[in-house]
Amino acid sequence: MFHIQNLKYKDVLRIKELDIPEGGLTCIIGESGSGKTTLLKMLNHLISPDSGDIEVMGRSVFKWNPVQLRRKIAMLSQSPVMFQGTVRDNLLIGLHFAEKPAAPEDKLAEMLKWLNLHISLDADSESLSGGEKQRVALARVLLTDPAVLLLDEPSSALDEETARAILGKLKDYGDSQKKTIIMVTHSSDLVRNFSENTIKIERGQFAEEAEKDAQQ
Ligand SMILES: Nc1ncnc2c1ncn2[C@@H]1O[C@H](COP(=O)(O)OP(=O)(O)OP(=O)(O)O)[C@@H](O)[C@H]1O
Repeated sequence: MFHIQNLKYKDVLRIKELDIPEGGLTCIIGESGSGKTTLLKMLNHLISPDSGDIEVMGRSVFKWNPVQLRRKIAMLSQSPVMFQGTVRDNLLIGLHFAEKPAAPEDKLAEMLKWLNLHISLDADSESLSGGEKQRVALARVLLTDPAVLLLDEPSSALDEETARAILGKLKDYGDSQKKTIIMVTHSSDLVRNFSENTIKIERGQFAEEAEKDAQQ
């Protein structure tokens, strides 16, 4: 699905070759500041490589129309963005930006329940806890039905049990709907339980390449 070659971005990332397969759950791990978020942002061209390339579904990120690319490959950032208004407003605005029809009330309510959110669609987004905001932002992305989900620490504000429950559901959804999920996480518990492909980043390098370089 993604083929990275000779990628360089400032002093932050340097990857000779890396493939991320279609389908399943890929986890990106590594120390704080190692370049995980930067790599994630490059996959839908929110950040442009200084040199090298990333092929997405066989086509260079430079050749994709950025809007089309980001509709196919949606990113949920580390700190969830909440818009002023109700939970309903926050869910519908994603569909509006994606130029998709508004979802009916029962679909919105079902999505909240699926994410273990026991809140009203009428609740003020400002009144939500951090973990609730994180899941509303996740629901907003899921409703737009992208082919690839880029999730930057999607469970950082959740307790371990809730994180495991949500990740289990996300993985089932990804498998049944043939989605590709790529997630940055610091949770070894989630990696152990759910990751099918784990990429370790070490000081801006793919860990296997960093090791080879160190041996030379
Ligand atoms: N535009 C930029 N210009 C220069 N340096 C940058 C830029 N963006 C990020 N960095 C630096 O690159 C490094 C990697 O940042 P990044 O956010 O990708 O790390 P991370 O692995 O996701 O960290 P964390 O786990 O703490 O979220 C950091 O040292 C950061 O300060």
